[in-house]
Amino acid sequence: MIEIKPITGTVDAIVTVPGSKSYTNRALITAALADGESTITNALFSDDTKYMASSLNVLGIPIEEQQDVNKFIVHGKGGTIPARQTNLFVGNAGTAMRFLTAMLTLGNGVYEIDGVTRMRQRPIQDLLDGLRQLGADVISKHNDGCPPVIIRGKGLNGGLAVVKGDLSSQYFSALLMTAPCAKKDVIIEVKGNLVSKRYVDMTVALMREFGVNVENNDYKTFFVKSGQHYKATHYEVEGDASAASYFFAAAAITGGKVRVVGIGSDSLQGDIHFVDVLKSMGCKVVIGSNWVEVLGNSLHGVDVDMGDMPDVVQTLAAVAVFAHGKTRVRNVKTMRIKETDRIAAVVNELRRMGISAVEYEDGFEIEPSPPRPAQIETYDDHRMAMSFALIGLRSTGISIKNPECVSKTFPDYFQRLEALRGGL
Ligand SMILES: O=C(O)C1=C[C@@H](OP(=O)(O)O)[C@@H](O)[C@H](O)C1
Ligand SMILES: C=C(OP(=O)(O)O)C(=O)O
Repeated sequence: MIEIKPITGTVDAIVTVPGSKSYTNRALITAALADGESTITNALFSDDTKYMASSLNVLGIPIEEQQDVNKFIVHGKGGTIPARQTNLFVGNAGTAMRFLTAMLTLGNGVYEIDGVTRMRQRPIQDLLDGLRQLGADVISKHNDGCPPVIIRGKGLNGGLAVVKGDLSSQYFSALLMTAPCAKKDVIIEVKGNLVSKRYVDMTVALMREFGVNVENNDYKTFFVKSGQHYKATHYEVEGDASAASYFFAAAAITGGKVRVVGIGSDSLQGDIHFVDVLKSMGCKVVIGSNWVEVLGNSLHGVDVDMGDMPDVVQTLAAVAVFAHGKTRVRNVKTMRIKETDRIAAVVNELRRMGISAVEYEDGFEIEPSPPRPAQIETYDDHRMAMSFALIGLRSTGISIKNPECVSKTFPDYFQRLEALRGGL
């Protein structure tokens, strides 16, 4: 357990954050499918990316890890997968589970992918159904629509897959990244509305960097022409916008100033728009080509649709505690199938601090009041730990249980949060 000591005064800091988890794990996949050596710099080294890199290694695609300089060197195998029979374990890394499931349909062997208990509760059936429509042999081992999954690789035919868009964009990113290696063209049709769209934009952009084109028809259909090949390349990962949100929030909560360097105006990461939410609450925001700055101010509550940035909703919950008036978050029911049921977790932990919160199917409403001392449960969810620690910057007696869970995406989070006290 870690107790967060309140900051006296305001924060005034320039910070860097680790590389984006989403881009790092995408780049590892596309580099693995390219032919030859790719380098990925400013990569994130955390549980989620280590599970991805070590899985690829076990599959016979060598990855050198130079953690001291945040660099992966990937020896891609041009769309082939050397291993014939492998059991992989990916912890609770949703991206690793979904992206590897699709990629392994290209192999020629039997592969099983499993994860922690929570991963076994996170749905994957819609992705499996999509892959089957493209000719793959993939099943949920216990027939419950969740991992472990078994993939009997035999190459992917291609064709049309109609896939439900309401649970996770990761299914679409997984299908898209694998699609160029199919025998025929691939058309993916989205059934219903697609959630978390910005992550699919990131996938399409990343694939472009590795030499492959995707046609996006207004998020209704995606078309990937066969015969395209990923080219080995050098890819520099931009800073992680979800990780940056905690430092923007620290500026908002303390009425201070934080500039995050390494992410800027042309970022496609949806979570960078967290600063727009802070702006609508009263903060001042300035954006440069390679940095984003937030200046805190008197805050008021908001009513906001966070469907395009579900990973920063918990950060907003922490900020909302210090605003005047209620905050209502909408359209984030996918939060219920992430590391934990995040809607229930946020509401529980706010109530533990004596703050009134109402739970809705698709979000929550917070009526702020001064938090009372509490030991915060984190439910093994890195974002519960990182967000609720922010409340401790302005209230006494806030402790975070199992703070080690931040290793999923941000291993040295608490050191960097601590560094805010003296500026950086
Ligand atoms: O594609 C990605 O990198 C991600 C997509 C999002 O998941 P959903 O698409 O399941 O909402 C997000 O929550 C996750 O942290 C990373
Ligand atoms: C939801 C998350 O992760 P994933 O789905 O990739 O496990 C997250 O990092 O907040």
